[in-house]
Amino acid sequence: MYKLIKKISDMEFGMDYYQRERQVILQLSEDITRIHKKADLMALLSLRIKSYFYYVHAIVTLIDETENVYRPFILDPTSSPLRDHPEYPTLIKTGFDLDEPFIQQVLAADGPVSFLLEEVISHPKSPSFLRVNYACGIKEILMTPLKSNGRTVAFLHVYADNKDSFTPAFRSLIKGIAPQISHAVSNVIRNELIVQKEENNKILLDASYDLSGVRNREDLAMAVRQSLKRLKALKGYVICTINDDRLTTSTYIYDNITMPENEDLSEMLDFQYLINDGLQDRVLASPIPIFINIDSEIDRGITANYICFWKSMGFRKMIGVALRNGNTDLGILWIGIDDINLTLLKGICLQISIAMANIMANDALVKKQEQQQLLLNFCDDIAGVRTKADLRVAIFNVFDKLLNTKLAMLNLLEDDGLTLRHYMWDESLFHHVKDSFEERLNARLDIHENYTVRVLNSNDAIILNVEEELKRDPGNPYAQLWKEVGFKYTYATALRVGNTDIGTLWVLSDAINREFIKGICSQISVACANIRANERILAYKRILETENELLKEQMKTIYNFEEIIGRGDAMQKVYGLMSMVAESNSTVLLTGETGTGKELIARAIHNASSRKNKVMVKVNCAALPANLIESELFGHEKGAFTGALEKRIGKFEMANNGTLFLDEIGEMPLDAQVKLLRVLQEKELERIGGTTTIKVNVRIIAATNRNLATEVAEGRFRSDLFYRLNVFPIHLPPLRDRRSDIALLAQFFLDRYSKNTGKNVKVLSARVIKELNGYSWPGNVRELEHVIERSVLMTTDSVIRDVYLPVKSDDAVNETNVSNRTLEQVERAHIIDTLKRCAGKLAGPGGAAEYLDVPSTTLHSKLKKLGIKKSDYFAE
Ligand SMILES: Nc1ncnc2c1ncn2[C@@H]1O[C@H](COP(=O)(O)OP(=O)(O)OP(=O)(O)O)[C@@H](O)[C@H]1O
Repeated sequence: MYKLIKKISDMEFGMDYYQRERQVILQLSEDITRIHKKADLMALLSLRIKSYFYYVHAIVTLIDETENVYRPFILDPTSSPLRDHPEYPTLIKTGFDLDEPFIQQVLAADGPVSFLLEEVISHPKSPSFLRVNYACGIKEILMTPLKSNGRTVAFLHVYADNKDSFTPAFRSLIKGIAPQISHAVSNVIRNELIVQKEENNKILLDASYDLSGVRNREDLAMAVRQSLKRLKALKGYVICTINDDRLTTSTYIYDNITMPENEDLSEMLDFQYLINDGLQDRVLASPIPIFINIDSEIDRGITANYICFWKSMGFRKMIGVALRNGNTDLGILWIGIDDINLTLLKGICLQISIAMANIMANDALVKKQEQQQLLLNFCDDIAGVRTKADLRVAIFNVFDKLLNTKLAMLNLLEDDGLTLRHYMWDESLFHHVKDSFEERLNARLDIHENYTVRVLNSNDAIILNVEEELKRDPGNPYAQLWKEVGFKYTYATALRVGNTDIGTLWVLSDAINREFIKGICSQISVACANIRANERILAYKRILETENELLKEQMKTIYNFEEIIGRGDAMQKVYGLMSMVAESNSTVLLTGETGTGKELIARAIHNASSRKNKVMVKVNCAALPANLIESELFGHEKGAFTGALEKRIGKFEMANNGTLFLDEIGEMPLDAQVKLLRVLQEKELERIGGTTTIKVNVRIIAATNRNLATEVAEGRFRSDLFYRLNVFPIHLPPLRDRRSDIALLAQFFLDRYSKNTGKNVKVLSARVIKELNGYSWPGNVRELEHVIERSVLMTTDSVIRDVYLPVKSDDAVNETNVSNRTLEQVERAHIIDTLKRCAGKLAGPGGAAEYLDVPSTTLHSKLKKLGIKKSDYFAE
């Protein structure tokens, strides 16, 4: 073909001319049919045909029937005089109207048709490229319709810079090769489509490869970014997911490479957006991606902060695509991008949806497993629950592990079946709304309260949307409180064991997991029922104990009166004082060494008083731990302190209208002394944890073996209390100061114990009486009583001939011997001696430990260490 360099226009007409023309057309046609690429077609127009005829440039435009326009398809930028024209970039992208007269003339022509530009550019509807060509020096245009199957599909434009450039020979050539050019255009288009398809397939394949391997959100974020980048320069993307409430969305992943961490972004990540915001709902409802102009949306009134965030990121246009897995909406992909291949985007979104659904399913599975484990642990915890405190620990433990879910209230149905008591709650929820919460706490809660009715009437739990509840009933104090606390939902359920309602449970949450909480609630129900049963048993036990104590007190009162032995002056003096004070209500202070009969005298005074038909209640102030003394004296309300499971009546109340015997008053801790003094002064008390004052009419008899005046002087006893107790002091003489009573008392105890043991022991020998009189009796009457008791037990005769007295005081360790003994021997002898003097009493008041000034446990271990046996101190 290149052999035919000679221009056809130069050829002469004649047989030879037509033959040559046919040859040229045939050759060109043959070559054109092999064209598949744009570049080859371009070369044909800009080089090949030009080698036969002169023209400036030639292009092909393609008809787009859907838009009824034709657009540039093959250009000739090397020879085009338009390439530097400012309108050139726009022209090559423009679609020119097919309905205007210029192109209509072309369409109507059967072959090439030429126009002088100066004649057509003036027409207002003429396409703009004519005017621009003219401006660039083009004078004439030859337009040839390119047809396929009888329909014009494209146009060949040939431009010349002289009038009458298009000779009949050129026109004839163009007309001859027009079908082949048309064919080549089709081939190019088909080829381009194939190439494009291959590229698209590669993009989809790559995306599929990237996305199919992801196992978690982080990987998904990277893979999505990678896949979207293959489509076009990507500015950023966000995928939001639809929350369990199906009403809101939250950010799931985002392009953390192009979108920098800042406050706006953090806010967007934390926020939950209503789906029905006029934008998200539009995207989710659309089967195809939706293009969004951010400014227009803002003008339209879409104010969600995510759109403002994108704007701040510099995005002007966005594309929103619904991500779906089957029929389930998963979320929305937002891409900051101007233009995109929608088919490809849809393909990639499909892959993203599958990957996202897999990750979400996996996350849900892991979460479910975690929750099952949590539930199992909770079951274990609950199984060990015995008290309210245990239950509280178990419940708080499990709620701590549930994000955004808190125990608002656990109410238990009272025995009346009509009211509920607030049993347990999470105080931390109500710190900032203390007043409203306390108001609710103090309000009587009965089963007819609106929400309680709903809960108790429902077989299943109910979930309340706090906002909606407030809208429905703005004045409802519970809805107001929930709102103030700041959670979105309230989950409420009845606690039941079998078919019996035992209470209600209220949980506040932002994301309720119904199944999980249901599991927890059934466990709580059983635990509450067990604890209540336990508490009831404890309460009954307590009542029985109290009744038992009262009965014991009464028994003591009945059996002990008038059993006082003693005829000597010292005791006569005591009797005189007793008869003076007995009938009054005056406080009596009994002093005297241990075992001198203080309690005996106290009972005698009580029995001789007008209160004798009421009880005398005894409190041993030395035997009570300091922290319990108050509750023992004044009682407590239920729940006043840890362990106060039930209300308890104090000894003061118990002794109302009777007598309270405060034994060992000298041992009372100072802070309890203050409280005792207040009650003595005001004659009224408050139970611990109580709010009401209780009037009491109690006569006080106090006793001590200490010298209270010295105790006051040394700061161990309050002087004001001392003066209040020391109204009528009676001092009981030690036995060594009333030796005349020893024989009497000994006989009295002999009679008592021989009767008790069923022995017929009647008399004490003269030697025994002498021995008893000669002993110093550091343990006083109690010591004498024990000596006789022991002697009765050990005697086989009717006469007691031997008494087992401790070593006499004047038998003290021989000084000369001491110096010859080891330290251990001295210690052993001293302990034995002391034990003898205390009649073998080890611990407690008057016991050897007290005299030796060591704790009784220490004394025990010393006995063991030194090998001291009972026979060592009882034998002599
Ligand atoms: N005068 C008495 N007549 C008969 N029994 C007496 C007499 N004095 C004391 N007792 C008896 O001695 C024992 C000790 O008496 P009581 O408990 O009253 O003494 P106390 O001074 O209260 O002792 P403590 O200071 O150790 O509490 C009791 O069994 C009591 O019955």
